[in-house]
Amino acid sequence: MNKWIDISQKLTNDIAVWPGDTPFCYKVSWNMEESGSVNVGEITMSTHTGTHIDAPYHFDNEGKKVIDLDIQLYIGPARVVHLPNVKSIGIKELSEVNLDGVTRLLIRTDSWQNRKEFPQSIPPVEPELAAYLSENGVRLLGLDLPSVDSLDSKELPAHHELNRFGIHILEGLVLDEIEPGDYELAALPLPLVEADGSPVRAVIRKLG
Ligand SMILES: N[C@@H](CC(=O)c1ccccc1NC=O)C(=O)O
Ligand SMILES: [Zn+2]
Ligand SMILES: [Zn+2]
Repeated sequence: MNKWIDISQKLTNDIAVWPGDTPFCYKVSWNMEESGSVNVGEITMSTHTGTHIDAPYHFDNEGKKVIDLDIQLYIGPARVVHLPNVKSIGIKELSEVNLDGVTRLLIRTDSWQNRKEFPQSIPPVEPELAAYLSENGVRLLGLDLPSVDSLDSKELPAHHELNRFGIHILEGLVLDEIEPGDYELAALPLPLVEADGSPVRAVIRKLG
């Protein structure tokens, strides 16, 4: 059996976050000496830090929240494709990629090089890709980028179009070492009832 590979960003107190967003902080809020028996930690973070999923409520007040998302989509077969040096991620960029039977598509762009800092710009997903992916049966799109839209976008066209076609969004993956091919994915969100997004521990293992 192939081993599970972690494709998540490590959650350290200096992890790069969206400019202006809540910094990540883990601390022991009640230590051994104070409690007499245990260390008890506390986490402060944005729901869009590190490797995470978006719920439609992130960009639509009427949209589904994390608890409403279908957990089936976050576990199961996934295809990893490599699109290095792309300016954007559209139908053209995926034209050579075989999507037959692909429900979960993970795209490695390698364009977020310095993980210590939040990127200045990223290749955005073109909104037209949503319909194309949907026609091919894709229900989850994961990327090694902090967003599917340009970082300065306020309209978030890719987020909205992916949602319109029922495609779930997984962001901030670490795919640097991952060869293209077929894998099994597990990247479950937390059961956050009110939330617009959730951190995930994303792991894959090679199929076959
Ligand atoms: N759309 C991005 C997050 C995002 O837009 C954002 C995250 C935290 C603080 C501000 C953000 N966007 C707009 O100012 C994402 O899905 O992770
Ligand atoms: Zn997000
Ligand atoms: Zn997003």
